[in-house]
Amino acid sequence: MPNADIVRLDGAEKHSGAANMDIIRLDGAEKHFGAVRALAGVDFHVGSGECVGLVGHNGAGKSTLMHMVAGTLIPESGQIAVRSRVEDNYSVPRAQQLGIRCVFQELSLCPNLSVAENTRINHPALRGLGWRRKAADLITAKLDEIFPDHSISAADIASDLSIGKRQMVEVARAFTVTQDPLELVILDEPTSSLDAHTAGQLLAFVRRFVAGGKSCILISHVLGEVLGNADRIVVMRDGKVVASDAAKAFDRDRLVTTMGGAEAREKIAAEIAIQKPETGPLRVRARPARQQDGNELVAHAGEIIGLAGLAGHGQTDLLLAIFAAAAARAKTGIEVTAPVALVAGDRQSDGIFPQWSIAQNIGIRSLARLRNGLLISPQREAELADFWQKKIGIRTPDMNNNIFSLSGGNQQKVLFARALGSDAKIVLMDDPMRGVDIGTKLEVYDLVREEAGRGRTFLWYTTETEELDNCHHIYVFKNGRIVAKLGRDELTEEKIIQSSFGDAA
Ligand SMILES: Nc1ncnc2c1ncn2[C@@H]1O[C@H](COP(=O)(O)OP(=O)(O)OP(=O)(O)O)[C@@H](O)[C@H]1O
Repeated sequence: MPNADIVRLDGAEKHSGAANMDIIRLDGAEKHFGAVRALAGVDFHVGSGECVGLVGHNGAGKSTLMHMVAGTLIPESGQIAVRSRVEDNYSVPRAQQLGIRCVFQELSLCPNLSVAENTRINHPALRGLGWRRKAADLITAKLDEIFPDHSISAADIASDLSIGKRQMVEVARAFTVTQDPLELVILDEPTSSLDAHTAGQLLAFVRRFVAGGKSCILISHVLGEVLGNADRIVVMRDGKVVASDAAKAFDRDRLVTTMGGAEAREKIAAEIAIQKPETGPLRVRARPARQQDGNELVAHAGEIIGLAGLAGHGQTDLLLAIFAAAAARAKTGIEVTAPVALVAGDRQSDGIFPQWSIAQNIGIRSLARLRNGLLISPQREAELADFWQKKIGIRTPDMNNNIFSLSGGNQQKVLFARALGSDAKIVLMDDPMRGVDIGTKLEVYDLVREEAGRGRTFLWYTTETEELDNCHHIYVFKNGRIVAKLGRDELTEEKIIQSSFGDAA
C-alpha cells in the first residue's frame, strides 16, 4: 500500500501518493527476548522523501524495531517488504545493497583504527593503492558538509576522540556513498552526545537530505527535535505502535500522553522550584589545567552546579580530574572534601561491567554496605537493586539478568542508581541522560534536587540546555577553560551560546 500521509518538506506540503512508494514496510513484526515481548505485532513503514520520527519510553521496542529494518534482527513472525517487494531472506548485506543504513545508539567505531580506516570498513569498494587517501577524502567531505566546523582529522584514532566527535564520525560515515545506493538512514539518538550547535547542524542536514527525496528515521528522546524535524511521528509503547500521524498533528503534550506519561506532562508544565541552598561547607574547589586566569569551579554542600558550553571543551576533563583527585588524595591543586561518585556518559567505555548482572552493576559502588563479613550479601545486593528498580523504573523481569539485556536508556538508569545508591556526598555527572526517556529524566531531576536538599553536591555536565534549569549556577567552558559563571537568573540558551563562542573570559 502506498503511503497516503501528508508529509512536509522544507515548509512545503505535498501528498505522498503512488510516486512516493514505501522504501520499507514491516507487517506484524514480532520479537521476544526470553520472557520479554519486545515487539508485539508491529506494522511500520517509511515512504521515500519522508523523515519518520520514532518515540517511546525506554524499553518500548524502538531499537528492536530498527534492528529489523537494518537486517540485524529477524522477526519471529511478520513480513518485511522493500519497495513493495517482499524480502524472504532479509539480512544486513541485503539492507546495505538496498541502501538502508543505520547509526545505532551504541557507537560502533573500532577504537584502535583511524577515522579513515573506520570509513573503509563500510566501503569495500575503497581498495587498491591509495585507498587510505580515498577513504580520508570521502569522510572529510561528508564531515565538512554536515558539521562545517568539526575539527576532526581523518587520521585521528577513534579512541582519542571525545564521545561527541565519535558520534559525528559515525553519523557522517552512514551518509557516505561508494558503490551501494543510499536510500534510508536510521538515526538512533544521533544527537545524544552533541551540543545544541552541532545537533542543529545535523538536523538541518537531515532536512536537506529528506528534501532531496531520501528517507530518514529519527529516534530521539528530545521531543522538540522530533516535532521540529520529522514529517510523521510514530509512537511506540510496550512493544506496539500506538500512534502514527503527521508531525504537525502532535504537540509535546500529545506526544507525552501517547507515550504513556500523563504524570510527566503535569510536571513539564510545573515550574521547577529550585531554591538557593544555605551555603554549606566547601566540597570542591577546582581549576581546569589550562586555566590561566583566576576562574575556578567552587561547589558547596547542597549545590547543583552545571557545566555548560560546546561539547568537548574541557567539561569532562575537569570532572575526571576531580574524580582522580578524590581517589588519589594527592596534591593536585584540586580540593575535594568528601567521597565522590561518577555517572559516566560514555557507558560503553567507562560505566558498564559487561559480564555482570544488573544488580551487581548497581551494587559495585556500595560494597562496604553490602558486605556480610568478608562476603557480599546477595540478599542486601538484591534489596538495593529492587529499591532502585522501583524508584526509577528499570525495565526488566529480573535484576539478575545480564546488564546488556536492558535497553540503552535502562542501562543508563543503572549508572544513576549506582551513584545515587552509594554513600558519595559529591556526585559528578558527565552528560548522564544520554538515551534516557522524558518521564525518567523528570524523575531523576526530582531526585537530584531532593538529594541536594539533603546536602549532596552535584557537578553536572550536560549537552541539553534545558537541564541546566535544575542548577543553582553554571560554569561555561571554552577551549578547556572556564569563560563565564552564570547565575540562575542569567541562564538563557542565548547567553550560554554567546559565552561559548565569545572571547570574553
Ligand atoms: N538482547 C536482549 N536481550 C534481552 N532483552 C532485550 C534485548 N534487547 C532488548 N531487550 C528487551 O526488549 C525490550 C525493548 O528494548 P529496546 O532496546 O527495543 O527498547 P527501546 O525503545 O529502544 O529503549 P531505549 O529508549 O532505552 O533505547 C526491553 O524490555 C529490553 O530489555
